[in-house]
Amino acid sequence: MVDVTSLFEITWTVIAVFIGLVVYFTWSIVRPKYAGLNIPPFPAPKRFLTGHLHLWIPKHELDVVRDMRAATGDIFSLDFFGKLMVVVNGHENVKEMFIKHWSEAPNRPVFVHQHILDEVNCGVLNATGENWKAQRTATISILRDFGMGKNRLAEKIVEEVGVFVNKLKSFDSKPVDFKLLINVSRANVICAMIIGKRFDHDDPKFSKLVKQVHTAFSKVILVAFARFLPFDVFGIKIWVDSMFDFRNEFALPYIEASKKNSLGNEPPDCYIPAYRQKMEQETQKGLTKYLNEKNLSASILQLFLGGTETTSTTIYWTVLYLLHHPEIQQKAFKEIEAHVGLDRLPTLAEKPQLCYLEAVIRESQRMAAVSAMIPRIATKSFELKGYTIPKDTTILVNTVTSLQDAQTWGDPENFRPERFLSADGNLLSPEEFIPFGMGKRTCLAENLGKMELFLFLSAMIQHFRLEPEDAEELPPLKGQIQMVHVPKPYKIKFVPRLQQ
Ligand code: HEM
Repeated sequence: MVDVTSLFEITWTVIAVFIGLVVYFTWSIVRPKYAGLNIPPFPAPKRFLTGHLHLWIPKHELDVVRDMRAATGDIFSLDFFGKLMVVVNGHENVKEMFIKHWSEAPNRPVFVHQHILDEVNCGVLNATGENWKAQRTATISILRDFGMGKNRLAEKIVEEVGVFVNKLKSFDSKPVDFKLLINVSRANVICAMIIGKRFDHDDPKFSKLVKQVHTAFSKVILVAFARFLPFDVFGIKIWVDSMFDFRNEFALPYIEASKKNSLGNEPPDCYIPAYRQKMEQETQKGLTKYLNEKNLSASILQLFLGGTETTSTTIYWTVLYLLHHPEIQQKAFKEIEAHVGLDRLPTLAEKPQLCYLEAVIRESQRMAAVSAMIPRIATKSFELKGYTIPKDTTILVNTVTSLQDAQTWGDPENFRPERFLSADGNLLSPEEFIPFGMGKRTCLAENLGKMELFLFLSAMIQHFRLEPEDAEELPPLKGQIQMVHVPKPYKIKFVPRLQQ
């Protein structure tokens, strides 16, 4: 006969051992590894397991960081499930992170989607060490050959701007949200650069691709958690699939197609053959193992992502500021009218004369802080302003504090383009103005980004009065942090100036 008492005891022993193991493994994962080190202070006590998660979730992230800085100081720590994150504020500290401590924290953290795509240490944005150097050198040299910041690429952009302006005209002054439209136009500029062709705005496959990439940007953080949940609660699995689609239906086919064309001695006219040419040259010289198809495919997606969303979000912000400041819009228009006229699109040749417009763009970049928080991961322990930053710490460098601290800007909350102009009307570039980052890992396409902002915005202001949907209730200037800092979606009327 079975001894009921011992069966009962065995069952409870097994359950107790199981619970003990679960607790042990959970604790070994979430146990703070920084105990006893002189890390920067916490802004508030942390909770068991979740640490400071409760402080982060309910509010606007930039407000949370601002309040924590006020309470704790420029450099503070946060704990998320035992993992340490350090937030660095204030321009001197930002500079120290990007310049002095460059070698201790040169890389961005690895996001889960890189594992899903099998793209850890792949492509110029995510690569590390020698691989990153090879990808960055190759990409900058290719962009330079295409005339980034010069006429060759500029002509393609002006062509795209023309299509964009006609699309805006077709809305007939009705209120529209133009975010997808500007994304498609911007994506076309990147396509011209990567594959040497543009797509029609009405091409359903291309619009879907751009929409997917845009959604990817807004959901990338959620991906980390939600892909493990049953069902597709946040639409994440669709997103993950769409990233695979991008690679399988866009990047890889164009790489394959490019292989059918002999590289010859002619200078290539777009990124894929240019990269392949460099690959071959380097292989022949036995120089590097880093230029390969895996890195090329990853870089294509990253240039598409990095190149589309940052620029179009900056344009979206600038238009929003101009809605709030019609007098500034009018002044920029008058400058364009005087130097370009109204019967042709502005070109790069006029950029040096349109200083006020340039100051408007800079002021928008300053206030919008599109790349608000730049992440890094410490590859070794180091000291920052007397604090220990342990190896593997995630560091958030808060560039908003460079762009908006009152000590530098006086009245940072006011939209005042004049702050970027000297008394004799020349453009100013204060050291703290770092919308493209700072140091060795700064934006590699800064010139292209600036060129696009100028060409798109000058054409929009030249052709249209930008008017709110409801003059009594302007869209809010408060943004939200996704992969970049974005305004809430809004609608606007593009009223053609030439009809007046
Ligand atoms: C207004 C437009 C743009 C802004 C504000 C912007 C901003 C930035 C910032 C802040 C960084 C990160 C710097 C860091 O981590 O320290 C970055 C990196 C990068 N950007 Fe841009 N960017 C813009 C346009 C573009 C365009 C048009 C492209 C591509 C065609 C591009 C491609 C990249 C790439 C590939 C990196 C990674 C560089 C590396 O890791 O070495 N960006 N950008």
